[in-house]
Amino acid sequence: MLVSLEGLDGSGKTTVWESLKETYPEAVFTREPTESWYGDAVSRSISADDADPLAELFLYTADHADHLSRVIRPALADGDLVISDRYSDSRYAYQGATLADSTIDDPVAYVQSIHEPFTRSPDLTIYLDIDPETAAERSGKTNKFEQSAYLKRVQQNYQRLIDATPGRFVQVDASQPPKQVLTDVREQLDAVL
Ligand SMILES: Nc1ncnc2c1ncn2[C@@H]1O[C@H](COP(=O)(O)OP(=O)(O)O)[C@@H](O)[C@H]1O
Ligand SMILES: Cc1cn([C@H]2C[C@H](O)[C@@H](COP(=O)(O)OP(=O)(O)O)O2)c(=O)[nH]c1=O
Repeated sequence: MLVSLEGLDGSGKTTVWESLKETYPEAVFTREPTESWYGDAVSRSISADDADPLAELFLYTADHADHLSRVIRPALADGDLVISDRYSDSRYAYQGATLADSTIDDPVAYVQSIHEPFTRSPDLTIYLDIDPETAAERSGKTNKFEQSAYLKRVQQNYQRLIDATPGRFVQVDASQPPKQVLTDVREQLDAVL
C-alpha cells in the first residue's frame, strides 16, 4: 500500500513522517524531492529564484520517475507499506501554481496529464490542512515557495485535487498541537491498514 503525506510547506508533514517511523518500523519511508542526484538537481532549482517554471516541472518529474522505478514499485512489489513525504500531488498543486501565469491554459490538468501514462497513484493521501499564513510562518519563508500569497494558490490547487478524488484523501487539522496531529494521522492510517 502506498500512502502519501501532502500539505503546504510548514504543515508538519516531516514531523509526522519522522514520528510514524516508530509506529510502523517495518514500512518503507521515502520522500520527494528524493536524495538521488535528480533530487539534488531539484534542490538547486528550488534555490534559484529565476528558475524557469517549466524546466523546474520536468526536473521534479524526472525525480519522480526515478523514485517510482528505483524505490516505490520495487517496495510495493515486495508487499511493503510505503509512506512518502510528498508525492505526485505536490507537483499538481505546486507546479500548477508556478505555471499559473504561463501560456498553459490549465496547468494542474497539464501536470496531471504528463504523469498519467507512467505514475502510480497513492492508495491513501493524508492532507495536513493549514492556512497559508501559518504555513509560511512555520516554514520560515526561506524559499520562493514559502510565501503566503503563493501558498494560497497551492492550497486552492490541493482543494481541487481533493474535490476531484475525495475517496483517496483524508484531511487532518494541522493547526492542532503536534501530538494531536500525530494521533489523528495514526487513527486514519490504522483504519485503512
Ligand atoms: N502541529 C504543529 N504545531 C506547531 N508547530 C509545528 C507543528 N508541526 C510542525 N511544527 C513546526 O513547524 C515547522 C515545520 O514543520 P515540518 O514538519 O518541517 O513541516 P513540513 O515538512 O510540512 O514543511 C517545524 O519547526 C516544526 O517543528
Ligand atoms: C515534491 C515537490 C516539492 N515541491 C516544493 C515544496 C517545497 O517548497 C520544496 C521542497 O519540498 P520539501 O523538502 O518537502 O519542503 P517542506 O518540508 O518545507 O514541505 O519543493 C514542489 O514545488 N513540487 C514538488 O513536486
